[in-house]
Amino acid sequence: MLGRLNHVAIAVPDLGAAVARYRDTLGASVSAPQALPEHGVTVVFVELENTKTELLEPLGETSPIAAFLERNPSGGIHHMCYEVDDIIAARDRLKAQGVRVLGDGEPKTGAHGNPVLFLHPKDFDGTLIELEEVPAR
Ligand SMILES: CC[C@H](C(=O)O)C(=O)SCCNC(=O)CCNC(=O)[C@H](O)C(C)(C)COP(=O)(O)OP(=O)(O)OC[C@H]1O[C@@H](n2cnc3c(N)ncnc32)[C@H](O)[C@@H]1OP(=O)(O)O
Ligand SMILES: [Co+2]
Repeated sequence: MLGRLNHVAIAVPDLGAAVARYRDTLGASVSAPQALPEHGVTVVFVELENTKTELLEPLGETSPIAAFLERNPSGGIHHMCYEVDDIIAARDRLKAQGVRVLGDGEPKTGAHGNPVLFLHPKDFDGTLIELEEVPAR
């Protein structure tokens, strides 16, 4: 069911400072910040040869990463995103096995313009999982 690792996301308290570390200290290629009000985050992608790192900063009063940053004030790894070729088939298969699909269970449009869903961290070894439907390359 799983395809490539699309990204590893890191929640950060200060996106500008994190961007400077990746761009200037590590010499990485970093995208422009993208505000995603529907998701309550501002994101930046660090482009790597084989995958991406997603840097997340809270946006708005009800950001889903606010509680995470309260527990981890310096930031930390927040989720892994795996690619799937059919997100509805993946969701239905997981739900049938008792996995908790977060939100209302319907995919939203993620930062890459593709449908995404999140799976409860307690169902996957303490790791929040994002599934992203990526068209066949
Ligand atoms: C889609 C745009 C972009 C993209 O890539 O395209 C993004 O990735 S946006 C990313 C931000 N969006 C989300 O994270 C949406 C899904 N997340 C959620 O619905 C919540 O964050 C949720 C339910 C995972 C956690 O909610 P909350 O922080 O309010 O915590 P709870 O008290 O409900 O937590 C219960 C339990 O889980 C542990 N927890 C919480 N977050 C994580 C995490 N990221 N990784 C591992 N574990 C996590 C938390 O510590 C609690 O544990 P407990 O032992 O009960 O104390
Ligand atoms: Co993500």
